[in-house]
Amino acid sequence: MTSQAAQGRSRASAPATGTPAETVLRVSDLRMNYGSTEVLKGVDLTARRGEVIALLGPNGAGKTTTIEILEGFRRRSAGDVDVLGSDPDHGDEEWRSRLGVVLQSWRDHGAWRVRDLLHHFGRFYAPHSTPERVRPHETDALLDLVGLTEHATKRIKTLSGGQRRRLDVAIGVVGRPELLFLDEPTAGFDPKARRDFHDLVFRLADEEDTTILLTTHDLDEAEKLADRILLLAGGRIVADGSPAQLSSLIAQDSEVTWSVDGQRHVHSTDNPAKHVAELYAEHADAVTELRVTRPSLEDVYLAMVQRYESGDAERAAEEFTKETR
Ligand SMILES: Nc1ncnc2c1ncn2[C@@H]1O[C@H](COP(=O)(O)OP(=O)(O)OP(=O)(O)O)[C@@H](O)[C@H]1O
Repeated sequence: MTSQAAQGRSRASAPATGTPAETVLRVSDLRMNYGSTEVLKGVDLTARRGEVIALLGPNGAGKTTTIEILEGFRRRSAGDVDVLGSDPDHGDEEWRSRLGVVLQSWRDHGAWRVRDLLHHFGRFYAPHSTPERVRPHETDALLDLVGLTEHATKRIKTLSGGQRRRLDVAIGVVGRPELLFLDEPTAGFDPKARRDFHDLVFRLADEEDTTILLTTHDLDEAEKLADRILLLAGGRIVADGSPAQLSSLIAQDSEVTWSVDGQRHVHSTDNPAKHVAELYAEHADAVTELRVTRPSLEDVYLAMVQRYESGDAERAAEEFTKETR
């Protein structure tokens, strides 16, 4: 069977009725200072129910800070934040039960056994169970979902880094969250674990309508998983759009490579379809090894970060907003 992660993301983020999905996260002019250092200088973002959003940005851009503020783990310096209808600074236990959190590092509970810990955390959610959202996940089913069944009785301190990360993810989703925050969830994952994780994200978003905000430095992962990508640089969101919209941000040609009579050729063009048609008109079946390469998300990301670093982030953000309106 081919996994959904292998095929990439194809679902629509809006419900089939065409009605825009409910906004579950709204941030306006969010600011954060650590002492005299201004890390967030006016972040605006929204997320709708069932949407998967990837928050990208260079090291130190403020991604973890942003996520911790939204989770209610860190108090902001200024700005308006609404998460599932509440201000995270005043979120109560019922509100917290609707969130799932996977932090960047979680190194407690080493003496606990995997199944016991998951069961223990799951119990917190039981009083918040509803007919629509039965809480928590059944422990063994969840262990299976994250690929930890064979490690269920091991002590946590004996797990490998990737296995611990799988457990972190399981702990984050055990309460069937409506909104899930994942801070670099796949750091340390092998390719199989990464593929399984991508399938889990698709399942949560598509079948349970979970809204997911994740940070990652893996641009292929962001492109594959996210409905929308936000790029945080210089304390602001300098780009916000679908992977395809972001690609249109930088005017970069596609590259066509092909061979004729064993001779390899490369040509850069803004109209690869026309070039390919001309090639076939001229050489017909003699054209082999044809490939068209479009600018990748990595190219877009690096170009945007470079604009920011050259002091041009605000213009880049304004241009982007104009183009995607
Ligand atoms: N508790 C703190 N006290 C002081 N400065 C902090 C604190 N936490 C983070 N910072 C600083 O704030 C900035 C943003 O950090 P943050 O961890 O939010 O960035 P990030 O985008 O998540 O980075 P990375 O990609 O490296 O994980 C960094 O310069 C960091 O040194």
